[in-house]
Amino acid sequence: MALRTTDTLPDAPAAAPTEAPAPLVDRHGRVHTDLRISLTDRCNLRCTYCMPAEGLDWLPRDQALTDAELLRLARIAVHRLGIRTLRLTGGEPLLRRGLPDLVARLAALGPELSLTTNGIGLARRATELKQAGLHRVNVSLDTLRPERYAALTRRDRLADVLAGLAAAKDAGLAPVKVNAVPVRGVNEDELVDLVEFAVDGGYRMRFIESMPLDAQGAWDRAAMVTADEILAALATRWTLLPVGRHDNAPAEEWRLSGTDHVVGVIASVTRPFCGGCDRVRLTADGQLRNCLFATEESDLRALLRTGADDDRIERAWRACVSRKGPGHRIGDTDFVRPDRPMSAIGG
Ligand SMILES: Nc1nc2c(ncn2[C@@H]2O[C@H](COP(=O)(O)OP(=O)(O)OP(=O)(O)O)[C@@H](O)[C@H]2O)c(=O)[nH]1
Ligand SMILES: C[S@@+](CC[C@H](N)C(=O)[O-])C[C@H]1O[C@@H](n2cnc3c(N)ncnc32)[C@H](O)[C@@H]1O
Ligand code: SF4
Ligand code: SF4
Repeated sequence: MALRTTDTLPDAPAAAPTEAPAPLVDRHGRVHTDLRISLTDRCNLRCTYCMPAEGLDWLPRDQALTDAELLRLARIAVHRLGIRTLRLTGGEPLLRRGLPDLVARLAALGPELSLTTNGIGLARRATELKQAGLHRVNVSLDTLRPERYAALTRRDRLADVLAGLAAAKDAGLAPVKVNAVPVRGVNEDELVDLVEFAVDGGYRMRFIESMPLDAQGAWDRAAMVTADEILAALATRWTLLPVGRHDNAPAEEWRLSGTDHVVGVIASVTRPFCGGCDRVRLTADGQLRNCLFATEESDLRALLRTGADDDRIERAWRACVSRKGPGHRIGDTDFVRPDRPMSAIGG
């Protein structure tokens, strides 16, 4: 497989260790097995609950991790820290140049590998990504109405997303999940329609409570549609049978009675799931974050670029996770928003 010219570091020379790594554990006893990697902070949409119309000051290219740097950190995570699942996100991860090569080399490390995307451009890349070793995708889609989609994302691209979803399913990237953030007065009247769309298309629908992580700082709790409201809306059409939560996943699931279809709700605000958190995050510029809402980061890029060996990076990683707090404090009087918005953290 052709490598990018920037890939000068040996990225995966070490064989997988024969002994299981020591768990990546925090001071609350939570073991971390899931790494979310932001591939870029850039995006080709401008979702109103995420960023302003004019976009953001994107990271200069030289500050982003190269593929080789990213692969080295992923190898340390999988071989030395017990990470078992990798999720590629952003910004919009499909904008990362050379993505299929990167996916192939991450997949070769052996974790479950998934991608969260807005779906633009997925139609022409789904098969290639599947062949490279990607296991599954989650696609964001907040509305099925073209005009509403154009207003909400500030881009007229609904048809591309629908084509991307279909292509992902055809490519065997299973299960294909659909993520929607309901916002009061914007798309909250479409919850049943979205589930019906997912049932018809063979996708798995999930609804997400909006979080105070938009770049504009305009999040308004009153505009957030709560899990209770989401479930009440769906209950007008289906009987919902509780399934629970898989492992430590953010989504709590319900089965639609009389069907095999499952709907998920990610209720970060009204039903926080921090007690079982198994996640750690790497930003596109190589900062390790022990929480979505962390207010401090560990600079792994600096270690990479000053010649640190794997032992040193492993120690920094473990120290960062060990300092993790019990959970977010949304709603508390002392809640502090992180400096980075969701799109620059890797949602
Ligand atoms: N509060 C909180 N929200 C999260 C966390 N991880 C993901 N989310 C939110 O959940 C939503 C969906 O995330 P996805 O990228 O689809 O990932 P996921 O739900 O973990 O994916 P699956 O592995 O398919 O269950 C996004 O809005 C995320 O920001 C987390 O650790 N904490
Ligand atoms: C930040 S995006 C990055 C990946 C890709 N651009 C996408 O939209 O799927 C990841 C997820 O975060 C969600 N998201 C963005 N801003 C959010 C917010 N303020 N609150 C809750 N979820 C948010 C999006 O809907 C999406 O499902
Ligand atoms: S939610 Fe995803 S697609 Fe929408 S602006 Fe944010 S990063 Fe882009
Ligand atoms: S808010 Fe932080 S502690 Fe809570 S689930 Fe998300 S990443 Fe984990």
